[in-house]
Amino acid sequence: MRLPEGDKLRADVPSARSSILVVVMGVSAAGKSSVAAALAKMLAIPWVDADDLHPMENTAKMAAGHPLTDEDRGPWLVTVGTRLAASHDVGGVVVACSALRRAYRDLIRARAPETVFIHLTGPHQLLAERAQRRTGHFMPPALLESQLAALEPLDSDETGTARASGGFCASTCTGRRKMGLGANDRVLGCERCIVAPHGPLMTSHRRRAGGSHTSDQESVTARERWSATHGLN
Ligand SMILES: Nc1ncnc2c1ncn2[C@@H]1O[C@H](COP(=O)(O)OP(=O)(O)OP(=O)(O)O)[C@@H](O)[C@H]1O
Ligand SMILES: O=C(O)[C@H](O)[C@@H](O)[C@H](O)[C@H](O)CO
Repeated sequence: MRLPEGDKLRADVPSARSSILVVVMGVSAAGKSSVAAALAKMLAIPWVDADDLHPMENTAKMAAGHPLTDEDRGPWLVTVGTRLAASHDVGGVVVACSALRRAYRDLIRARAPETVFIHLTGPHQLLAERAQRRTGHFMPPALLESQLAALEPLDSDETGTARASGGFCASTCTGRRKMGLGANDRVLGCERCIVAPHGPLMTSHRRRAGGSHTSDQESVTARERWSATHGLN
């Protein structure tokens, strides 16, 4: 593997300070962009889709059905780390970035050591269905397999946590309607479950007043959210 060396990059890292640097990671269609946008809104900081930071060659390669290699991803990961580091003194940023392997996250941390990683996980079938269902995205659904093969979950010494990407919505959940789903369609978390102010990213297994919505998704409470910025469990 010929990735840029973390130690060399670490020398450029500015001195430590309190800030909110988050990477929402996971395979294709895990919901990274959706959750990153929601989290950024909650934290009142910007969010960036690392897909927008890929060089054109990388995007073209994926669009043509070829998985990226370590060599393809190396410079891009440095860009991601640099983008995070640039937000270090201005309140922080949430970045949606696959960050599939430990070595990739090391590269990001080399630039932005305080980065907290939130790994969105989900059953294979759910991810495949989401990838199939979405339209207008450059990523061929078939590449999901290569993403899962490359994936290395967070090690215990990495600052971050894993969260299930969506829980089962109640049949009364209004977010389901937006997605064109009927009351009998079982869906493992709609977008609203993630983004709603009282959704599972904010409250634990909570039924909203009036019972309009509920989810079994794992949750991040407001307090957890803050602890997330100072070292997650
Ligand atoms: N909890 C969810 N329930 C149902 N659909 C979801 C959920 N989260 C995201 N989606 C849908 O799944 C698809 C993938 O979501 P999103 O684009 O956020 O994933 P991603 O991890 O950023 O994907 P990629 O990295 O491939 O761009 C989108 O069509 C999105 O609307
Ligand atoms: O590391 C990678 O292989 C890429 O970042 C991919 O994850 C895609 O860009 C993304 O998933 C878009 O669908």
